[in-house]
Amino acid sequence: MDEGKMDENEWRYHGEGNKSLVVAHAQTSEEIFQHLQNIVDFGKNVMKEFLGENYVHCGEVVQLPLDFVKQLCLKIQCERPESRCDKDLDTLSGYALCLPNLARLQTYQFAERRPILCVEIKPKCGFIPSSSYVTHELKHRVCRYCMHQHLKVATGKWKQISKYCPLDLYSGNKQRMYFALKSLLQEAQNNLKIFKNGELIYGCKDARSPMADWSELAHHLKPFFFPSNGLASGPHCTRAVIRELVRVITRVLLSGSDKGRAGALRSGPGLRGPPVCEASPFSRSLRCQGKNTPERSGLPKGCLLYKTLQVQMLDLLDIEGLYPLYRRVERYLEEFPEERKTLQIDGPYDEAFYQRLLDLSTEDDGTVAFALTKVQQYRVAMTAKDCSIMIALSPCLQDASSDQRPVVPSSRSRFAFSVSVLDLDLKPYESIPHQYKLDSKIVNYYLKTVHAKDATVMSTRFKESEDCTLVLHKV
Ligand SMILES: O=P(O)(O)O[C@@H]1[C@@H](OP(=O)(O)O)[C@H](OP(=O)(O)O)[C@H](O)[C@H](OP(=O)(O)O)[C@H]1OP(=O)(O)O
Ligand SMILES: Nc1ncnc2c1ncn2[C@@H]1O[C@H](COP(=O)(O)OP(=O)(O)OP(=O)(O)O)[C@@H](O)[C@H]1O
Repeated sequence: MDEGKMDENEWRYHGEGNKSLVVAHAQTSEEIFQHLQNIVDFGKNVMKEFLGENYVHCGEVVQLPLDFVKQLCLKIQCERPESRCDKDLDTLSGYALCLPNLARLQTYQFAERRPILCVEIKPKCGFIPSSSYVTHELKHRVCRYCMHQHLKVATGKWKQISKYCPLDLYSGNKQRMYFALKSLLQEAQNNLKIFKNGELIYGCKDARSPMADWSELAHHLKPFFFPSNGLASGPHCTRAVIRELVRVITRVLLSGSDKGRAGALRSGPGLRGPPVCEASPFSRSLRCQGKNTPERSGLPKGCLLYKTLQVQMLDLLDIEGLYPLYRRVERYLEEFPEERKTLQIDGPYDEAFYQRLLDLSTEDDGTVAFALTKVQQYRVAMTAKDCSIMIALSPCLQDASSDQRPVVPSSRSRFAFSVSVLDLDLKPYESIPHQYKLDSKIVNYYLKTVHAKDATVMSTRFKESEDCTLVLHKV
């Protein structure tokens, strides 16, 4: 074992079974500080560049008294969801990341006295890979989210399949976006949360305690959307309030002129996958009605969804094309472990790191440099596929027209709003083998269950139509 880890003060009790006593090595304070500083630098030097100044809040590393951290951990322990309690909080280093509260308006510096609504969406991956390294043709037709749903339900992560498909949300087509948002409201999973004045009023705190009562949600939202009229309660009112919410969120998601350099990532038409996912109930119903597939992405270029999608598309080769390149880097590091630092695997995430991400070439010249660039791009893309968007809305006074804050109208009120991204820490290099295995597990499960079933239905239908044609010929 590493000599540097032979200090008993850096080890602590972890747990025990019948035969084993488990102790764990704590990272040194210095390592934790560096890890947190890397998160801040990655936000500043990479994500702010790609997504734009106003959407990204990097925060700062702060040092806290250990007593305060310990007391805080004790205080909040009972509120933590059971499923997350296997993770210990770091009470040893004294370092923490201090971020603004993104459930509040980020455009207004003064303490907000007005009520605030915040909608958090984790949109996930919004495109279908077109990479020629993909081995299952199905991956060119059905998106990862929709396939993954089946595995998640089978393993008990969620109770039922969601109708949400990220491609609908990222389509820029209002009808598809409404459908996506309504589907999130029906089955929020970990993709949607709604907070009122910082308190969770809708969405899952824990997989085991989903909250999904639309009439209760409408009760919370009514004063925001119908402030002065006595709209009757009941299903009609609930529908009206939900409709307003969905419209406002769609408008906010399509808004924005914030500059960012995601344009530098625009991929050629050949690299784009199909605009719809075959598993989305929206596109299925269009197909049943014999309608054409909807238009390709109409997202305005300034909006956060567009920029996030561009960053996600840094995953040019798909995990199937990327994994052999990861292995190439691994082999190199096995031979020259000291090079890990030069290759900037664990940072620093500086301007030079950012610049290398802009090289979108897919011509493999067999070098470690090429493999490394693709690996780093993949990590950044994965981060963008797992981040969340926070939309904070606060009702405007009817006469508050003079200030410059962005405002979104609903039919009976107006809201000042801000949009931010969270969870922007770069995915670790070490997670790539896991991604590779998970990808094949997701696809194989889908092929084995859903796709096989669909194929049976299709072939039955095909036989029926053949029989039908034969009968017609006879006549
Ligand atoms: O792999 P996925 O798509 O399931 O994403 C994981 C998320 O699951 P989801 O599909 O959103 O329910 C997963 O979400 P939960 O913690 O399950 O809510 C994490 O965000 C995970 O990231 P990390 O490993 O904690 O950094 C995510 O892992 P990464 O793949 O982003 O590393
Ligand atoms: N700056 C913030 N302001 C307000 N809420 C926040 C902020 N940061 C995080 N949260 C809340 O805490 C939740 C968890 O945060 P975050 O997603 O960053 O954690 P994580 O461990 O990286 O999660 P994941 O499992 O998705 O990787 C978010 O979904 C959000 O509701």
